[in-house]
Amino acid sequence: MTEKPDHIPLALSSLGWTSFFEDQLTSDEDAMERLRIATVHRSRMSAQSPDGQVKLALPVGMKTTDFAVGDWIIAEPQTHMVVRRLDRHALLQRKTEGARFPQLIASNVDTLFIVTSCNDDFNPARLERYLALANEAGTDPVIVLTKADKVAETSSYVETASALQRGLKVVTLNAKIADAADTLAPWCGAGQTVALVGSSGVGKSTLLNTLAAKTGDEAQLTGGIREDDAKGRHTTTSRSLHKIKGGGWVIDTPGIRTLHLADMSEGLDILFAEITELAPNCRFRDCTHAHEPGCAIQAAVSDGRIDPARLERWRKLQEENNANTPDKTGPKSNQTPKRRGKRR
Ligand SMILES: Nc1nc2c(ncn2[C@@H]2O[C@H](COP(=O)(O)OP(=O)(O)OP(=O)(O)O)[C@@H](O)[C@H]2O)c(=O)[nH]1
Ligand SMILES: [Zn+2]
Repeated sequence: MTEKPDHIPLALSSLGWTSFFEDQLTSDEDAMERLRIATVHRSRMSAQSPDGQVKLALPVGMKTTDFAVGDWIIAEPQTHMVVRRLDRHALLQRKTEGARFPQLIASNVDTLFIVTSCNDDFNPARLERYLALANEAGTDPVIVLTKADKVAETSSYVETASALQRGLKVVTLNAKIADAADTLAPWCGAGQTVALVGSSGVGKSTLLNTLAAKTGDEAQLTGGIREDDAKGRHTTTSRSLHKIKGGGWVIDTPGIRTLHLADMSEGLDILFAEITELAPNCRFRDCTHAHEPGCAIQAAVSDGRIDPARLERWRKLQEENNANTPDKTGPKSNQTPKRRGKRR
């Protein structure tokens, strides 16, 4: 039996490879290529290797829909034929209306930048949906408020956003200037992976270009350019993995119109911790927190510890999630082992 290396080469660790992945390899697989999925299309995929991008070959029976940008795989050297996908430490996924399987947004993401702007896009109820998504995936959320240069003061936005979840980090920036990369640097170091989500037009592509320091032909088209596009094409249509200048990796995602909640119970519990942690103090175990005597949550609303608007939003999201979440008994092929709390 060959000994596994006890250190990870720098080129791999700066791509995000950690002992979490290395430990999944059998000794037979030691000679295989370790690659990270960079793009996923209907019939083809590419991956990032320490030496650059490679086109992947898929064996018969393997479908691209089983892979997410950010996944780690092992492949045959030379041919780049995929052998298998390694377990993910985090998976961002969502159910779309009518679809049988969840849509995979991105995997092995350390930090989710939830992007919104200091204008009409700013909407606490929408941000809560994204927070539930991040929490459920096991990814740390950061609220990124763009277009800070367009408003006289940002403090009211920051205050509202910060109150949405305990310990939530919130930053403000102008996505168009290089300073934005400095503001986000704490989450963008070598080996770190971030993903950008948010509505269309909030500045995700702009931020991506700033983080990756892309200009000219390399740059992602942004809304400013889209406005001239007579065909009305959507700016960002696919997702891919991009190198952050002097740091880790960023995955952009198309603008999400509506994020429906399904399979996000744990994500909601974390998001609304100040409410859910009171429930065990209610007199009745099956308290609905609506009208029962001895309800700890209603008591907290009465004495001002819980915002009634927030309780209402929690109720709505819970109902939506329950309605969209089938019984827990069915098979769940894309499930990630749940790891709560800090990973490193
Ligand atoms: N002043 C200012 N303008 C910004 C900022 N961020 C983005 N913009 C502008 O807002 C418009 C939309 O930005 P995009 O980067 O295309 O938005 P997006 O989120 O990528 O949109 P989709 O690709 O449709 O999902 C562009 O005209 C940007 O130049 C900012 O922080 N300040
Ligand atoms: Zn109660």
